[in-house]
Amino acid sequence: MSHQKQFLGASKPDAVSGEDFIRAALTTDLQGWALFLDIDGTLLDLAETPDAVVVPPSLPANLNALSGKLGGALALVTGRALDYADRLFSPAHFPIAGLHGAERRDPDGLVHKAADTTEFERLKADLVADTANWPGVLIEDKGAAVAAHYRLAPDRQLQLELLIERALIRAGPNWAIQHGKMVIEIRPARADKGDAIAAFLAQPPFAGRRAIAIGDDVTDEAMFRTVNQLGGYSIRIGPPLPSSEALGSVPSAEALRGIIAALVS
Ligand SMILES: O=P(O)(O)OC[C@H]1O[C@H](O[C@H]2O[C@H](CO)[C@@H](O)[C@H](O)[C@H]2O)[C@H](O)[C@@H](O)[C@@H]1O
Ligand SMILES: [Mg+2]
Repeated sequence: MSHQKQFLGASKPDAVSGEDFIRAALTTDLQGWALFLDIDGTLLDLAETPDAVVVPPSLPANLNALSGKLGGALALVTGRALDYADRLFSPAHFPIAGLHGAERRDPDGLVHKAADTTEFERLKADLVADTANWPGVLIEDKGAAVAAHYRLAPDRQLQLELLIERALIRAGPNWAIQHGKMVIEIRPARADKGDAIAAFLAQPPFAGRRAIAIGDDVTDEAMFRTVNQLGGYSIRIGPPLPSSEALGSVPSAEALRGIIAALVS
């Protein structure tokens, strides 16, 4: 039975299957697969603050080379603001979805942005003011989304969650709460990462391919579900997690970067 058949629709394979699957799929059937990659915790190691992330010098070129091998069917799918994420990998630029899928740049360059509002701008300013005397708490302005980070102030988690839940009521039904690693966010409710992948798969060069989605966090479960339902394969970075929809796992972002480097060397 081929690697793909062995895993597709199978119950959860063992911990190393993510690594084996990627190597099998992306060396034997490069034109049959599309690759969707989360950024923080998946391509990049987590850092103390959003701006402290380090992009290994060889990673943009390796991603670009892998995209070339895939006929361009490689996209980034991140909770970060699209423009910020795009700059991280410059001069390489990829089809990309930001704000957890709510904004997207298609392969043809068309950008779909989520609407920001004056009231949402006021809400973000109030969050900054309300947390100004909370050392370690960081409010990340992402345009039509906002993230409240407590990695440096874990004791503030509950207070931040209450503050964000109140802010969501003020923002209204077009926004939703998104939990993540040491962060709670308000993001546009219009789309999640699964919706973004479905949109990419309706367009060349992604159309007609099966999807591999790789992520590390709660937000990525939406894309794991979507690719599993479409007969693709989902991989979680970290130890196998029974509660995750991911079919396989790769132990770390560093391990994934090594797999990508080996595929293009
Ligand atoms: O969907 P992703 O690409 O994984 O983005 C998820 C969030 O990543 C960033 O926050 C996380 O990474 C930071 C840097 O390592 C870390 O300091 C923070 O604790 C993590 O939550 C980013 O700041 C968020 O906007 C993204 O939604
Ligand atoms: Mg992530």
